[in-house]
Amino acid sequence: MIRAAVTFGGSSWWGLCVAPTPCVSMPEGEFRPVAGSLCDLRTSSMQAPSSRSVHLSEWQKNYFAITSGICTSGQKADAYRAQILRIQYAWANAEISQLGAAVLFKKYAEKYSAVIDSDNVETGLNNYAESILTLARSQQTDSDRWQSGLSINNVFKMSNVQEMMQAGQKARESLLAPADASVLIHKEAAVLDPPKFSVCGGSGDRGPITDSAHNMNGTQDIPEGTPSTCPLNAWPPALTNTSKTCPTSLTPSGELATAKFHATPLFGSVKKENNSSPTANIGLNKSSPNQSCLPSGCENPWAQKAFYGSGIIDALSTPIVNKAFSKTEDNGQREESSLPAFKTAKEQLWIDQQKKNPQPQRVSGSSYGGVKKSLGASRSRGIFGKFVPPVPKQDGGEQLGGIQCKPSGPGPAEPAHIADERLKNLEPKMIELIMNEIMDHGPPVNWDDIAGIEFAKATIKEIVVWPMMRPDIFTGLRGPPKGILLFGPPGTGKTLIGKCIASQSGATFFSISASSLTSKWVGEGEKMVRALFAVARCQQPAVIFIDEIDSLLSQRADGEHESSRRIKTEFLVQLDGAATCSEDRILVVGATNRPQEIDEAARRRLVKRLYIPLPEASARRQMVTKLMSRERCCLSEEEVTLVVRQSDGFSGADVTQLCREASLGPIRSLQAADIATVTPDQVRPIAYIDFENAFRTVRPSVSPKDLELYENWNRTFGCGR
Ligand SMILES: Nc1ncnc2c1ncn2[C@@H]1O[C@H](COP(=O)(O)OP(=O)(O)OP(=O)(O)O)[C@@H](O)[C@H]1O
Ligand SMILES: [Mg+2]
Repeated sequence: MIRAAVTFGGSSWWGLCVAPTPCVSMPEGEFRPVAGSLCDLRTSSMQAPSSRSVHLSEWQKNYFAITSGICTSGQKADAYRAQILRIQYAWANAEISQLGAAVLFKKYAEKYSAVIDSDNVETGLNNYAESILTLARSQQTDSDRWQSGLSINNVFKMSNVQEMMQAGQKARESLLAPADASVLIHKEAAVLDPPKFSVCGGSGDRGPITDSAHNMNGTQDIPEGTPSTCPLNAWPPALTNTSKTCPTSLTPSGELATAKFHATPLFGSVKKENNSSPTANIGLNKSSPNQSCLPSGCENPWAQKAFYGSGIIDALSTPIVNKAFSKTEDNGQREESSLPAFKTAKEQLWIDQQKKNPQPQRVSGSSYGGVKKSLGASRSRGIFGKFVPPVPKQDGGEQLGGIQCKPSGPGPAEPAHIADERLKNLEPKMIELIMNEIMDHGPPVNWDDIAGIEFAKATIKEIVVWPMMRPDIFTGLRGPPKGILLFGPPGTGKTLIGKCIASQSGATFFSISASSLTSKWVGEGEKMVRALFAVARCQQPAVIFIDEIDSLLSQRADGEHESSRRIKTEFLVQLDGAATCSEDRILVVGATNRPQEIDEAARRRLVKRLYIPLPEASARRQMVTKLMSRERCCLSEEEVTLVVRQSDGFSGADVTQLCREASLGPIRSLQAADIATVTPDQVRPIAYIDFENAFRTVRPSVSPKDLELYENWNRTFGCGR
């Protein structure tokens, strides 16, 4: 155990002799050291003046601080460092011999480094990079010989450098020639990226360098004014030097390999090098080649502090770098292994973890080990998993739990929590159904795809599409109606118009069959209606298209089922809400071929009631021409006119069916045996005879009696002319 604290000259320093070094207790609080101890060195190398007393109390204090459990690693390191300084001081004042100083220095340097290099969380400091830096800064203030931790050794830890070193090594091995890795590096870099700056050296087995920027000594010339960075053993560099050659390592043959380091300062001016110079760009940041990987100001503690504080050190000292570096060391290819390999606590932790659980390396865009937070990107979409917006997302729309919430009204997007509020009382299952099944995902439909019905199309454009496009113009009395009813015979294009509204208005389109509301969700129909309108409010502008709306809004009767009545009531309530709230841009479009069955209350709310009649001759011609244009057809104009005339009373769906039937004529004229072998070119074109045959099987689906009914209802309730 140590037993001595000795005062040399005017200043006192204390020494710790660790067991088993014995010390002899002296009278009056003094300790007499015995051979092998600090005291022994003291007494053997120099005669301690009797006047110099041992300050027992100080020693006790320090000794207790170090040996007691309450002393932190940092305090221990401080104590050891103070000890080292005292040894230096004593030797400088010739109070102890050089030999004694060397022995003591070695002993306390080992203790000191044992503390700061230890990976043990409790006994070491290496887990606390910040503490190390603090110590390093303290050291700097105590000694001018303080050196930045960011030396050439660290430069070689950088991933870019390592990659290129390894590339050079591989190429060197494959060529079986003693090529210089740095030369290969230069070549690679010259191909990959226009070189701006160079950091080279450290190679102990340099081959001949023919580049003009390299001299015959294997060193790279550095433009004047370029600051240099040297390894520890070359410290202190002459800071005023414009070019410095720093010894880095010994070659296998024992020659001293030298390299000049050209580092552009991260802090301060950035010096550009002539691009013609064959130098390698192995800077820290490839995207910013004007910046070097080495801060030339690393000799400056403040710059170093800024450098470490900037987080760049994390990027520099990735575990991948260290791994590659140690591999190189293992191969004995690089002499840098003789230099102390600094590892940050993160690196050490990563290495330890890799040892325990080897995992494939993942290079993160930021510092390794950090968990990249994504705002719900990795989260399961849950009930909203299948949702795909049917219309292009509008600017300002917000994603809300899988529901795309559009801004309501011309103002900015509504906050997400408001939309949340709207949906919070709804059953997720219903929202999912609405998003997946009711929201229309069909192909877009143009106005030109709808033949005829010019008045209905013009009216719809006026009251639906334009107000959706320009809500700022269609305000007040010009405000669009909230409900439209398309009525007419079956197959006249009512659903087609609904799809066209969806495509052309840019609104979210919800298409639901009223019969499915009443039959599919028995007992839950009104909840479904509520959910439908709530989701639509989140998706404004929205069009709710309700086909067969008569089955939903049929007139109330005594024998009516309770659930049907509730659905109807809920729908009327929602429709009223949409109608009264001028901010909401929700349009309900109902379609029916039984308008007479619609409840009068609902009829009133569907203010614009448009008759979609059977197609006129011109519309039928348009349909036939368009459908036949996609097929091989040899119909003359006269024959088309005949077809149009014969198809009077046909609905649009009937005309389509007629054309389908006629198109099968050429196939039917083939022999059954030929079907398997005939090529498409050998099938004859569609002729008028095929239409004649088709007329025998395709009949109009709308009877004149039904037509009269529609005409009457249109005259009574319709909005057409
Ligand atoms: N005006 C039209 N222009 C072009 N094609 C039409 C037209 N009307 C009907 N069709 C054709 O008929 C098919 C059926 O039309 P749609 O479903 O729109 O009729 P509908 O009026 O909704 O019938 P229902 O009242 O029975 O629901 C369409 O897919 C289309 O091929
Ligand atoms: Mg329809």
